[in-house]
Amino acid sequence: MIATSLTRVTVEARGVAKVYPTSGGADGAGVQALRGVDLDIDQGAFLAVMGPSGSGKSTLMHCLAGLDRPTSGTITIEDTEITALSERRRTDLRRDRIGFVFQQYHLLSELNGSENILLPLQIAGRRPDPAWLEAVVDALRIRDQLCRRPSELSGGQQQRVGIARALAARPAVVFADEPTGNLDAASGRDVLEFLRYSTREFDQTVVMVTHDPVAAAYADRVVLLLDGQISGELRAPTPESVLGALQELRR
Ligand SMILES: Nc1ncnc2c1ncn2[C@@H]1O[C@H](COP(=O)(O)OP(=O)(O)OP(=O)(O)O)[C@@H](O)[C@H]1O
Repeated sequence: MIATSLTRVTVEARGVAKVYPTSGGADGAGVQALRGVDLDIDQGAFLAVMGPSGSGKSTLMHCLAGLDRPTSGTITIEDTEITALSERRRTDLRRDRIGFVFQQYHLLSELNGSENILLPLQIAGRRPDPAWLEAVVDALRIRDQLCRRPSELSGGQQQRVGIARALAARPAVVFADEPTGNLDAASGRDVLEFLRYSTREFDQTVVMVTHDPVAAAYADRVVLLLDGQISGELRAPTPESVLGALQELRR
């Protein structure tokens, strides 16, 4: 039998560059935050993006997620070239096909857990899939938190509600920006274990920006950015191999 690969690329970046205009802009140079990034992210992959401060991690994530537009290059999510979309269509695509997890959770304080989780679907005018939501709530162990407001939840519980919100619409990709940055080690481990579980069990694609080598080692693959370019990557990373690669970058 001929072996066939079933791997699908969910996110494809080609030659992505981003220049921020500098204030005054007299020299016309601007800040080159990204300089020709090529990246393929497979469906169901858990990818961590790392690099020194100012290397372009947030800029890359914002461009990949359609929050910002690169100065040149193309980005495709599933079958849609998002760099070719109008602002309005890009906003629709973000709402329908991208999930976000934030360091500060960004839950609405006047809504309970369940209302927070369902809000993006409501805004999009979409019906929730009850079986899917049950599976997510069970996997995240947040059933008892669904009726509580964020102020009644621990940081780890709030972040797990935030992750359920990100997954509720079964997005093509979840982008997580320092998802464990505000959590103690045990809650952080829970969150990372769930993100990894979601890639294995739900075939969810997850892209995480982090400064923490221990967090990055939960991913299948770590991409290292330096001065707006991909300068290396690790497969099957460990905290030690990530730390070593980061130290190598700083030489
Ligand atoms: N809105 C902006 N206007 C001008 N320059 C910017 C803007 N946002 C980022 N930059 C610059 O682009 C470069 C990349 O910034 P970016 O925030 O993507 O890096 P980062 O790797 O996420 O950094 P950190 O780890 O500190 O969050 C930096 O030189 C930064 O100063």
